[in-house]
Amino acid sequence: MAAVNPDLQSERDGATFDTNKLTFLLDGGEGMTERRREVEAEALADPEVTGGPHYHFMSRPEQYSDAVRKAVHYMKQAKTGKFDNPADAHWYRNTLWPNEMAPIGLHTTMFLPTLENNSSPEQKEKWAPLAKDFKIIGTYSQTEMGHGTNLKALETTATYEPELEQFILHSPTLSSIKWWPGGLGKTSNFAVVMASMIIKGKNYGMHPFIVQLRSLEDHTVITGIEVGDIGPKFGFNTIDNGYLKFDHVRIPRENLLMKNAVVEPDGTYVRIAKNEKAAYSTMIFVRAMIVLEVATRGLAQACTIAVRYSCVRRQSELVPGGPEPKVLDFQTQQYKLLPVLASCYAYWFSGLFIRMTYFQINYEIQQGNIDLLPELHAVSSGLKAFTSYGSMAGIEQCRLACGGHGFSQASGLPKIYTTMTAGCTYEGENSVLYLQMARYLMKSFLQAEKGETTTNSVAYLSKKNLDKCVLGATLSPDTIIAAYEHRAARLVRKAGLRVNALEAAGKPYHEAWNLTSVQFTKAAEAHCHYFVVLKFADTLEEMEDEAEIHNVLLQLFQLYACYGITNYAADFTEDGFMSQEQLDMVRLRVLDLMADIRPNAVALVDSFDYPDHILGSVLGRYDGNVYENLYKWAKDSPLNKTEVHDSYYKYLQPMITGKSNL
Ligand SMILES: CCCCCCCCCCCCCCCCCCCCCC(=O)SCCNC(=O)CCNC(=O)[C@H](O)C(C)(C)COP(=O)(O)OP(=O)(O)OC[C@H]1O[C@@H](n2cnc3c(N)ncnc32)[C@H](O)[C@@H]1OP(=O)(O)O
Ligand SMILES: Cc1cc2nc3c(=O)[nH]c(=O)nc-3n(C[C@H](O)[C@H](O)[C@H](O)COP(=O)(O)OP(=O)(O)OC[C@H]3O[C@@H](n4cnc5c(N)ncnc54)[C@H](O)[C@@H]3O)c2cc1C
Repeated sequence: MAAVNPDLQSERDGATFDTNKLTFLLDGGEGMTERRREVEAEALADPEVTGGPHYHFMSRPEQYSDAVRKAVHYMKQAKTGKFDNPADAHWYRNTLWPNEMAPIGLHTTMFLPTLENNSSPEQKEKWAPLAKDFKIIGTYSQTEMGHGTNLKALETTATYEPELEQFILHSPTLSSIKWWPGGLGKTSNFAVVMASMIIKGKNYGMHPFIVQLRSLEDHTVITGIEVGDIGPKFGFNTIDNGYLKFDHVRIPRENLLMKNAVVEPDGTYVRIAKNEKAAYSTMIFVRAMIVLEVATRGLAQACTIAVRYSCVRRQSELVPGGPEPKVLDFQTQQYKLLPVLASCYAYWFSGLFIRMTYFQINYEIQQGNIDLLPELHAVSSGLKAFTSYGSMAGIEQCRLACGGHGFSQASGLPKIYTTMTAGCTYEGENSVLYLQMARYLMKSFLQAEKGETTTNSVAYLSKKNLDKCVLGATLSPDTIIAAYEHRAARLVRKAGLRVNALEAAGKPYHEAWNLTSVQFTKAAEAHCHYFVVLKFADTLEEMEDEAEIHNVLLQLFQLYACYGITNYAADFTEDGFMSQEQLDMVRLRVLDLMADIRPNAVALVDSFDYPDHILGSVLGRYDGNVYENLYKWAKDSPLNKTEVHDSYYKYLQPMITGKSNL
């Protein structure tokens, strides 16, 4: 291994805490870190994982094809039971497809979970083993060309025919063609298809059906089905997002996944689930996972790259006539990166929280207790929107902080960005999800107005909040939380009162709601912001015996919170809650905190513990040997394979010399 760049080594030598110990905290315990590292090390030693063609030097069809090669490698190993632990499978896949979507990604994250959570016991017994053993490969086919958000308006129909005990799947219009599902175009031979179920002329709304799309013998498409790839996208090159059109395709009655609703042979519809949104359950799962696994990890990787590079990159002068400093020593560079790094830690702890909460509440739901479903839906929707947007903006900030080299694919940042930013749209567009959370906030506000107690994430709405901010220079977590509570409660209340006032003035509720929806999305964002601050503070409180780590995390917590206050200053001050003096103090504390955190910046990103292969970045290499590897990268570029490029003979030569050697 090459020697570490001394500029990076000196950063590591100067850290005030043990990065390993912080990694344990982030992973959820030392045992988890050890296991993750074992899985990653095994994958990294495997030439099938690391030895393929260079991602950036392939065309898109080649990128897809190579991803399928890797998928087969993965599936062969998974069939041996090697990845029966979901965490192992997850770490392995992250190493195999770093910041890429696997062609079988939807199979593992949505198809299989839908089969497991939406099937009757008999159906589960039939389908889940086939899917787990990759005897069938499936996707989750819900969105249509005309509708992704409004699920009530899905046009694909599944019309029941009692005589033959069959459903007939049909795409009646152009806009009803399924559009976007990952792995649908070329990879999958099955799909869970979400279609509006019609029995004896009555529409029962969206239900899940398992449908075969392609032959298991030769992958040819089943009669009546048209399926294909939707073409190149902003990113997601390795996955075949697809389209799917049905022409009166018949499937047996038993292919309706019947955990939540049963259709009897004579066409009698029996709803079993207590909540009519039971068919939406897979979306809640994915939203809850996106927070840590997509949004936060993307941001953590971008921070790792930008912070390391900022300690290797030297430019300009700090002391007149002095040596060129590391660019991270400029205060403006710290201002670009350190608040983003602090957000990353904040999102991480919320991500751990929502992942755990999802599994806890889902367990209750499986036992028939759906009391906490609205809370889970609201919090997972809100956090998905809040963190994916924050990460998207943070990754772009990291790219800008890397100057010119940040624009090169060699930085790894464009790939991280394009993969992550899709998370603002898929699994529920962010504004739409904020408005779902807003419904919950509105209900909770009305409860609080009636003097009822609100609980869980909205408990603060029925509390008596302070009228005056008591935040002082020590920035104690309690006073910070109180400030964020006040802001969120005020914005929720303001929006709620406006809906009420508009209604009182004669507007119908839906109109009053739409006229207040900008305020409500801001209230939902403020609520999420508060929640993320709260979960960060909870983590600090629950930490044991690690004074050095506690110290640096407290600084990050304070930076995250103070930076948030300065960015949304009006929300905290306009009602006289926070004084101008307090705001000025907070602004200055941001600068002090950055100076405090600066010596630990590299250690804080090292703690994310990403192997170079996953980062995929010349700028963010662990050894910091950036320039020689940038040079090597350029030499490997396909355009440099010949001294004179073909285009010269085709176009330039005739123009310059009047003749052609072709
Ligand atoms: C240690 C390591 C361990 C690791 C282990 C684990 C490793 C695992 C690794 C995993 C790695 C992950 C990687 C991810 C990669 C992802 C790739 C994915 C690619 C993307 C896939 C997709 O992109 S796939 C399509 C998603 N497409 C949507 O996302 C549609 C949005 N659109 C809607 O979702 C609805 O359209 C919308 C708006 C709700 C309105 O629905 P609607 O009109 O029916 O309902 P209304 O608005 O009228 O609301 C009426 C009442 O229903 C309530 N409600 C609504 N939804 C509810 C719900 N879900 N649950 C409960 N209640 C709900 C609501 O709160 C109201 O309640 P109330 O009345 O009390 O207020
Ligand atoms: C990379 C990627 C992968 C995907 N993978 C899958 C998949 O595997 N399976 C699948 O089924 N789908 C998939 N999708 C589709 C995805 O789930 C939808 O695109 C997403 O839910 C958004 O819906 P839409 O496209 O209809 O957006 P639209 O709803 O058309 O959004 C357009 C604009 O309208 C606004 N808007 C819409 N409704 C409202 C409202 N009620 N109130 C306020 N504003 C509103 C939105 O905020 C947005 O600004 C994928 C999409 C992408 C980009």
